[in-house]
Amino acid sequence: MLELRAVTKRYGKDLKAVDGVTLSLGRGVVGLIGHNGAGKSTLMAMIATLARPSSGQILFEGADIVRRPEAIRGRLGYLPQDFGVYPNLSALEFMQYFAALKGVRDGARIRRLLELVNLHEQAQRPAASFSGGMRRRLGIAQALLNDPDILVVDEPTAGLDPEERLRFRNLLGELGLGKLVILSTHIVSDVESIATELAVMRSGRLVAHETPDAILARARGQVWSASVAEADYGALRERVRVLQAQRQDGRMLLRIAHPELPCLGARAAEPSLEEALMAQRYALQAEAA
Ligand SMILES: Nc1ncnc2c1ncn2[C@@H]1O[C@H](COP(=O)(O)OP(=O)(O)OP(=O)(O)O)[C@@H](O)[C@H]1O
Repeated sequence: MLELRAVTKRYGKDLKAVDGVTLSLGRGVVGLIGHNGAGKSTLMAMIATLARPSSGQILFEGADIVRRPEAIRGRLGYLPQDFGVYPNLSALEFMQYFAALKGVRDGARIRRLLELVNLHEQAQRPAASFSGGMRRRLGIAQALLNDPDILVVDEPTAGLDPEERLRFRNLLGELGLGKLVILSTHIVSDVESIATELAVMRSGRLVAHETPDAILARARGQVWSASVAEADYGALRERVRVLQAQRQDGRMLLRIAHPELPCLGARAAEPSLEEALMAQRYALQAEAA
């Protein structure tokens, strides 16, 4: 459905915000993962035709959207990171405004979307009085007005409380059925349960594109749990990568990434996706060193 070929975006002479990304995506929820500054927003803005690649091609169902942005615009829903609401409009008026801009005349669709994001009971309230999570949900409803085939959502869970986060995650998981949803985050657990694929970016480059299961499978046997005496912890930390450390009753409870048994008494542990990604990164670093 969407194909990126060697897509690069330069800012100035020295910075490649996105560096030669080649990626082919079908339907499902793609978690675009990377630290702040990895290039996620820039990549998404190019897919949404709001930034032009410096080089490379982006094809949507075979059409070159850099040359012909209209080939994707009508089929796209986009929720940018800095999505804002208009202070004087209620949620309903906000939706009506965007529906008019997008040429959507179906009033019942607005009601259905407000129900989908669970804002129908607050439809008359000024959107400016909404919590962060409610605003994001309104943002999703707005992005869905044209029934898009591809939905691009930039850091949707930033600043949300745990309950809002969960609700938002479930909503995006449901939307992923039948569409391509690209969802960026630096919090792996936000996409762990809903992503059908993960695309991992680092310093503008795509460093992995795999299913969560494949990443987890590779990390098995590389992640360990261990309980060590506090006095031994310092020396161990010099030798192995500690993913997590917790002090308990004079001992240290550890999660460790290491290619082999890291210390006596350590036990192979079932990695979380975040641990698996960290283990993968350390293994790549060790290979490169
Ligand atoms: N308009 C711009 N002009 C110059 N540099 C930019 C511009 N937009 C982004 N950058 C730089 O490009 C790099 C990638 O930024 P980008 O926002 O795409 O990363 P990100 O992974 O989305 O990070 P975040 O999660 O913080 O948004 C960063 O070094 C950023 O400072």
